Amino acid sequence: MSALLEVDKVEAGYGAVQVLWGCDMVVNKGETVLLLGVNGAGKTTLLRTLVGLQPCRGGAIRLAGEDVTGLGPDARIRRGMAYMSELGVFPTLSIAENLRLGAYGASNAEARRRAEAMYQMFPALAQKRRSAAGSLSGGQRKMLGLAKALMSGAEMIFMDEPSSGLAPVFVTQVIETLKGVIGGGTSLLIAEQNIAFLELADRGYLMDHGKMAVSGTRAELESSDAVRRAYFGVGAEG
Ligand SMILES: Nc1ncnc2c1ncn2[C@@H]1O[C@H](COP(=O)(O)OP(=O)(O)OP(=O)(O)O)[C@@H](O)[C@H]1O
Repeated sequence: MSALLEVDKVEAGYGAVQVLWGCDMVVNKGETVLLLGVNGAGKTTLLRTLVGLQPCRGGAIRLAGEDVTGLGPDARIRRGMAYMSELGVFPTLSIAENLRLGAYGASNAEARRRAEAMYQMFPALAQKRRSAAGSLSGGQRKMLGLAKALMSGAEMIFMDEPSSGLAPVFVTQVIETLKGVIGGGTSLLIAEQNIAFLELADRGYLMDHGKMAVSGTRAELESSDAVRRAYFGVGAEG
């Protein structure tokens, strides 16, 4: 497998406060990687640093072998990164309009082709394509955010807490939707507090106080004492 994203000893913070302490990470082409960590571990800060929304104070970030550490978010997006945050959907615009905005840079014909592919993948959005995004349920709104990120044709998609604010039934819906995206060639880095997302991942990292505490395959994370302690309050003895 070849590396698409390489994160090498990345440091970042806010003012005098350092949040990331030498984070290393790799996402291979077509791989789904889960970034686990409790509230405040530094997941959002890492994702924002990777897409260029937060300055990188040390270390390096490479995309497909190219050093992008000094590039702004616009240049990183042009090189194939997309960031799905909670605020990525415009509630007053229709679903079709939101999708069109996701395909910036593409011709109208190409954007229509991609939108049709999205409606096939997300039938719930197809039924409501003319409705305002604000009329969607929480789970459907996350699907629209994901579809919008996929509309960009990005190779590397960063998702910040797709489960946040959702009732458990919608979390299940988002996980099922993501299963339909995985395997299509896109690389996904999903930052989550919810360990249920581990079932989607090829590999994962556990972040703790701005450092990578554990990294490994899904099976290795599932049997990791550090993950059990962070998530279930038990160690090997528990
Ligand atoms: N704008 C900011 N200014 C100062 N400190 C911040 C800022 N944003 C985040 N932090 C601090 O950085 C640390 C990491 O926060 P971050 O949001 O990256 O963690 P997280 O793992 O994504 O948590 P959450 O799940 O709550 O989003 C926390 O201690 C937080 O208080």
